[in-house]
Amino acid sequence: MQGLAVASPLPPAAAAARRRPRASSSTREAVSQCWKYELSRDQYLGGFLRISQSQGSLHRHRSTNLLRPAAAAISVEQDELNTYLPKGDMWSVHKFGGTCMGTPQRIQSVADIVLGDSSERKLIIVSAMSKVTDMMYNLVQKAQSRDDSYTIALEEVFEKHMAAAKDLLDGEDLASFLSQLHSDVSNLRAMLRAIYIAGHATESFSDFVVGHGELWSSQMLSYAIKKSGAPCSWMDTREVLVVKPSGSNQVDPDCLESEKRLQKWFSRQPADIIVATGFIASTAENIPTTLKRDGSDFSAAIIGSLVRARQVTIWTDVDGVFSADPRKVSEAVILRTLSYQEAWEMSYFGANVLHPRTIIPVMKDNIPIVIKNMFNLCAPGTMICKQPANENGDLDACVKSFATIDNLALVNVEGTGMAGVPGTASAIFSAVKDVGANVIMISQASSEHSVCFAVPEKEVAAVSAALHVRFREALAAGRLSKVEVIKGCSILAAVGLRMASTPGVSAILFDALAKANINVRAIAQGCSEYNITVVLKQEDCVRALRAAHSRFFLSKTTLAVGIIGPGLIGGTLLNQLKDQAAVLKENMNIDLRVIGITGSSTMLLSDTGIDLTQWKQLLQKEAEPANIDSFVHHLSDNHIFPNKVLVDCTADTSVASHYYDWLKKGIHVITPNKKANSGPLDRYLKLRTLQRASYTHYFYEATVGAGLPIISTLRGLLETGDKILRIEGIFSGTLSYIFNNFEGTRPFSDVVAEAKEAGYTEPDPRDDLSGTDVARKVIILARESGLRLELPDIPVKSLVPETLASCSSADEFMQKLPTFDEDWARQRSDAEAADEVLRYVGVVDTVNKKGQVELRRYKRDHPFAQLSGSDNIIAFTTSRYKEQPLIVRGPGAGAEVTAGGVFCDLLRLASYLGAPS
Ligand SMILES: NC(=O)c1ccc[n+]([C@@H]2O[C@H](COP(=O)([O-])OP(=O)(O)OC[C@H]3O[C@@H](n4cnc5c(N)ncnc54)[C@H](O)[C@@H]3O)[C@@H](O)[C@H]2O)c1
Ligand SMILES: N[C@@H](CCO)C(=O)O
Ligand code: NA
Repeated sequence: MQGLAVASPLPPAAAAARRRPRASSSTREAVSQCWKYELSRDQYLGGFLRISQSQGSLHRHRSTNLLRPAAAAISVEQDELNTYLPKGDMWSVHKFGGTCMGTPQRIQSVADIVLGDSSERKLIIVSAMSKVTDMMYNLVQKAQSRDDSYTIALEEVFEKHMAAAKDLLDGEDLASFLSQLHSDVSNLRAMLRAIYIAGHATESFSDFVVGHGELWSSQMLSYAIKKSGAPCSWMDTREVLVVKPSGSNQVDPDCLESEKRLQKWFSRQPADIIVATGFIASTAENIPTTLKRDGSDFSAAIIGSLVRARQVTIWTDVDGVFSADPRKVSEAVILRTLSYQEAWEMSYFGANVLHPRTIIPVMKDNIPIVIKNMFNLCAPGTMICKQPANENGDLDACVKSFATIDNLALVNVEGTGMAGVPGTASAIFSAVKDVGANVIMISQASSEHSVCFAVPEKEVAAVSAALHVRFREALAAGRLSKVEVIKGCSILAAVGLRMASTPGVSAILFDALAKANINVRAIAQGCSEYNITVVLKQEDCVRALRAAHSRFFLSKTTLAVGIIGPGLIGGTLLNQLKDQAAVLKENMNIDLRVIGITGSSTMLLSDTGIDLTQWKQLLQKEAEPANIDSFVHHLSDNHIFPNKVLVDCTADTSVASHYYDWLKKGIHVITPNKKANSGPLDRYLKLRTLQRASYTHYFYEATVGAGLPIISTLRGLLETGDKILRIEGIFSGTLSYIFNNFEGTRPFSDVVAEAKEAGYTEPDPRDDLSGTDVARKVIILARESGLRLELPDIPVKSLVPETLASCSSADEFMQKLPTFDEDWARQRSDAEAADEVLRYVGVVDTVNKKGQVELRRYKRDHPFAQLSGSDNIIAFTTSRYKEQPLIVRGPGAGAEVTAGGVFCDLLRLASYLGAPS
């Protein structure tokens, strides 16, 4: 395949010096030997045809390239190059910042990372050890202000590097590094002395001094790599990187000259691993200079472009680029991919990405930049490339990130005299330019009656003054009505390449802001559509950021949960949520956030989620006085989470009376509390009608049979058209336990106390013994089956002795209960004599439209006599299950099973809201 000749091959010496075996084909060999892959049209065509024959089809866009007007040379695209060249023949550039090079141990880790992957050739760009650049600037500062202590400061710099080198290196390597360090430091001493005497440092003097941090760190790393036997060259980038000033303290690379010098350098010192200095460069006249701000990233990008790297990796101490500032948005996620434009937009908005300037060199060659965490190698990092894949293809994925800028002021220039008058905008902005203010966004409505723009707040006074001077006459004549300044503003920007030409994205953003009750003062969106910028009050900014971010980034099945009544069931539920939340998030994308817990005296609130590992302590330490209205407001006012649910774990009638209002507010309700469904019929019917008419859900499985599937079984039968004839069973876990365990060996009152201790009873055990709890369950099932019954319609046989019914507390009742032990012992032995057992049963008779609750005697071989523990048994006799009833049996009370039933309802809700099954 000689057809693929190259425009600027590497000198033969370089190719010969390479150690690892390369790809066998001569095409690959030829192409891989050049810094730049420019092929003539014929060469490309020849190569294309041959490669097509040998490798099968190539992507269509390659053929499109061939149709371009005959060019003298056709650049091979980066992605095509990756096909031509095996990975091992290409360069990858890695940049390690100051933090990564902060200590000798870290420098060793950098060496290990470099050595860990020998699959490609590496050019490593490093910053100075952390803090060293500042120390170096400080030296210059001290010297030029004639502060003698620069000598001590220089000594500190020396000591720091000597100590690091001694830790990291040994033998000859150490000796030669230290001798270089000595000689550099004595040169620096002389130079700083000169600066001291002159009382002034020129920029190039200063750049010369400062650049030593990179010289030393890179040399140490290069020795550390060599120590393991790997061939490694060290590059002083001042020999190759040529830059020219480009105004406002920035420089532009001179790519042609740099490329020439790089080839020359490479012909002298070929290697598969090169460690090079970041940040420093020289002018065309060989005067040392620096790349200014974010210099090492810029070095990596320029060099990446010069060697047409496969990839530039920026190693740092974060897992990647976040979707929003994680200090402000705890739900911020790491973005797997970003386009160059998105990264660009985000860095402008202060997101800690790359400086826009650093992206330019690689962007033109489509070289991907990967941000990786050196301290967490498992994290995939963020790849910045040409057009990243739409990760999940939906509208939400159009917005990649949110950023904010605070401390801004809006300037509004308004008046009827502006419309149709050319030059007004020019006059406004030239006045702004004259005071050197930076305009951050501009918005003008098409009526042309006002132009508004944002500037940093500290610059607004000068801007306003300049505008008043510039438009004095127009203001006096009324052509302009005002030059208004609105301070205390922030910008919230949504960034995403795919917002372009996707309808509906801005609607989602503005809807989120509207729901969070945030006033938008100004809006700007350029026709590139990469960025929607809104100006808002600074105090609203974090709330706006969270509201917008959650709308685009949170799982649709994120539930903000408020728990009322953290007693036995509520507390157990909180613990179950704590244990299971991560699994649900990971496996089903169900994100459950408990943002409030209220008991009867105190409540604990959080905007983003309470740490459930310590909810009990927090509820004691950080709680505020309970107030159910504020508690509910806290939930309904939260604009971070899309769905809200209140879980009532009390046995309180007054809490239950609020369900209707909560559902009306769009808050879902889940409860094991029987009071609402067994309370007044008209209220119940109103509640169920609302439930049926809205998309707000109300679940109460645990009100009957605790975690057993009783309500859902009944619903399933009814909704599929079965007819319920009779529901009969043992509905009380407490009474089941008592009669299963009251065998004549212990007094009745002891067994009741055990049931209470085991957590089966209602907060007041009289509710169980009186039969009221069973009657409530009968009512719930009867109403569910279509009967319109009230609680007093159910005849109940109470087991509470009349004289104890009026006890003022549950405790008093429990204390007095033993007085009746003898009565109970008699009833039991009477039954036993007849080979029968006592069982407390409830019946829903849908045929005769009535229900009843009573203590009955059953033969020992009857299924109801076979139960143990707190078992419930419920038999559904229906049109379909007529001969043999459908029976559900199992523990029907207790903390774990009941809380489990409530938890099931939470997941049922999540699945109604769209969670995967
Ligand atoms: N224990 C079970 O086996 C079981 C089974 C099914 C259903 N239930 C139902 O679960 C609910 C809770 O039962 P429990 O055993 O956990 O009771 P509990 O007494 O242990 O807990 C109730 C909690 O609610 C709090 N509370 C009461 N009124 C309140 C109010 N107005 N505002 C805020 N908090 C209030 C109490 O301080 C207490 O912390 C009851 O409705 C019960 O019928 C219990
Ligand atoms: N106290 C109730 C709890 C379950 O609703 C019982 O014993 O059945
Ligand atoms: Na149940």
